[in-house]
Amino acid sequence: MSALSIRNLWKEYGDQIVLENVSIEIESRAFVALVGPSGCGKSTFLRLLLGQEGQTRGEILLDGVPLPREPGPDRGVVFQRYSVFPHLTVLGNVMFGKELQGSRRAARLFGAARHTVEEEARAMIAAVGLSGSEAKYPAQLSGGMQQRLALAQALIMRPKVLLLDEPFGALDPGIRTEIHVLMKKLWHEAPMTVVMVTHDMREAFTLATRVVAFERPRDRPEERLRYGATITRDITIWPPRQAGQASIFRPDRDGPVASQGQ
Ligand SMILES: Nc1ncnc2c1ncn2[C@@H]1O[C@H](COP(=O)(O)OP(=O)(O)OP(=O)(O)O)[C@@H](O)[C@H]1O
Repeated sequence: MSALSIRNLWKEYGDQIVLENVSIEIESRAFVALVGPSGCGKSTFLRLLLGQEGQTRGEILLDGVPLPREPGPDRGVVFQRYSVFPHLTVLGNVMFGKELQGSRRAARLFGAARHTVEEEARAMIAAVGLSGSEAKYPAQLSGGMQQRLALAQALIMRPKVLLLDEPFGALDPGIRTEIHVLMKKLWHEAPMTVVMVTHDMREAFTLATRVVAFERPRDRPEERLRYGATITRDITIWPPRQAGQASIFRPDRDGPVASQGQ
């Protein structure tokens, strides 16, 4: 399970109210796209889900349990840039989280444990289409490949929730389309809930099961500090998309791989 309950969430920075009374129930395995004007608090909301920052008021529950106010392996994250470690190879990047988990002090594994993690990492690298690049460093990869690597690095930890902050925003349109197909395949296959911030409505409607809009209902300059953004639209995609299931309405080109006969 990986259901999120966000109840009466507020976030303030000093005198500035950024998020105001946000409540939303996100069902397990949903893919939620967050859209809204620049500066309305979408990334702040994601940081609260990640546990990187604490809310001022309200609660966030994952499967009914309050989220710890620190990042943990149950939440993965991919940013637009700089999600991967530049000084580690592709293989090193994908193994790192597991190494840290297995050996907190040295961040290195040995013997059979290392072998198992390496096998798992190689499979994950293949799953995101990066086979053959295991020994390369991020600077030797294209932007699209770096984002594939960032996805592999997050997914090897088997997060219940994957948080994406404009992960494909810097990619060229052709590469973006390719990575959308990959993203949807990964979402179909991994038992996770996805929350993605995007500025691209087309991307939102291509990938998501729900498109949620954040907005400041009152946005006159003198009101900006005193009132925050909240959810103003919540659109369920039709025909419905369900993780792990092909669309019953029409062939979905981005549906589960098995349904495409591949
Ligand atoms: N650490 C911080 N300290 C003070 N104010 C902050 C902090 N982080 C964000 N803010 C403010 O919170 C507001 C929301 O910022 P946020 O980055 O969450 O918006 P956003 O919707 O993600 O914007 P964009 O779409 O441009 O990325 C902004 O006014 C920003 O200046």
